[in-house]
Amino acid sequence: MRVGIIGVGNIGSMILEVLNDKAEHEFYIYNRSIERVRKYEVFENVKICSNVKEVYVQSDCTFLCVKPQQTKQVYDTLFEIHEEHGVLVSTAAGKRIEEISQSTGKKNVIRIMPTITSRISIGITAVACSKHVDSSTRHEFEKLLSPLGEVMELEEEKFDAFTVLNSSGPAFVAFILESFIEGAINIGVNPDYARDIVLRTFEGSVKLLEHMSIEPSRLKYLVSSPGGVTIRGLYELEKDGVKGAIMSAIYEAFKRSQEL
Ligand SMILES: NC(=O)C1=CN([C@@H]2O[C@H](COP(=O)(O)OP(=O)(O)OC[C@H]3O[C@@H](n4cnc5c(N)ncnc54)[C@H](OP(=O)(O)O)[C@@H]3O)[C@@H](O)[C@H]2O)C=CC1
Ligand SMILES: O=C(O)[C@@H]1CCC=N1
Repeated sequence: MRVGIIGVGNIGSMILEVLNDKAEHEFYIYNRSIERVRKYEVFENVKICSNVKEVYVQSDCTFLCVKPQQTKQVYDTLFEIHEEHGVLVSTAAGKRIEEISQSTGKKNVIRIMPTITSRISIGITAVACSKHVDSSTRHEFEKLLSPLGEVMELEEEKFDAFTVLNSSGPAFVAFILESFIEGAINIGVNPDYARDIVLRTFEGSVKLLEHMSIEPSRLKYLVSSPGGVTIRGLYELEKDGVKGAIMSAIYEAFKRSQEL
């Protein structure tokens, strides 16, 4: 397939590198600053384009991977191209299919919500298609995305909540991991050792929850001895409102996605 990418930052480069794993596609890419794409000059199947139009007219499927606040300029350029070429795929948080379609003048629009963890092919990508995208195009597109991990069709109304959990989620997890590591350093543990133990503890906890098919609250009680070490730590977390803070973070991020 001829795959276009406009905006080759965190998500654009991830899509390019993961879909290019078997070098079975041709890529047409454009980024505002050339520095970000220079490293792809050596790839025979990657053509570095000099504007948005060059990407769009040559691609069967064009991924739009700029920040939501940067979309207007790209939409305006796409609007000036009167012929429709393949499908336009938006990765932007908060941007709805109807708005993308009206602003670009294109009917074949697909909205996806990716996650950075798809870099290692572990992650879910949500997909919503405009009613103009036929089922064989939809099927081909989902096949194209399969190297990213799981591909899931999702109603557009559910995208904001999904964005927070699936796509912002890795940042929230990183924040919690960082807090564990800094807590460990504070009690005298070497930072590298702390990182290893903390990552292993999170990995083991997730795998155990899955293996035993139990809720997180059950795992809490499996570990907490009455009057022991763990419950003292959990008491501090409850007293300091950590659960409420995390719930607020998720709520505020959800509202921000609705605002964009
Ligand atoms: N990061 C993530 O984990 C996730 C991001 N998303 C969505 O993906 C999209 C991209 O995010 P992310 O990759 O993090 O952002 P980045 O800032 O890393 O990448 C955006 C890229 O777009 C380029 N760019 C900006 N304007 C233009 C333009 N007019 N023409 C061509 N290129 C342009 C920028 O170039 P320059 O180098 O000049 O700045 C930059 O390289 C966003 O809409 C975001 O909502 C969705 C899910 C997860
Ligand atoms: O922070 C953001 O707005 C984007 C959407 C989800 C992850 N990154």
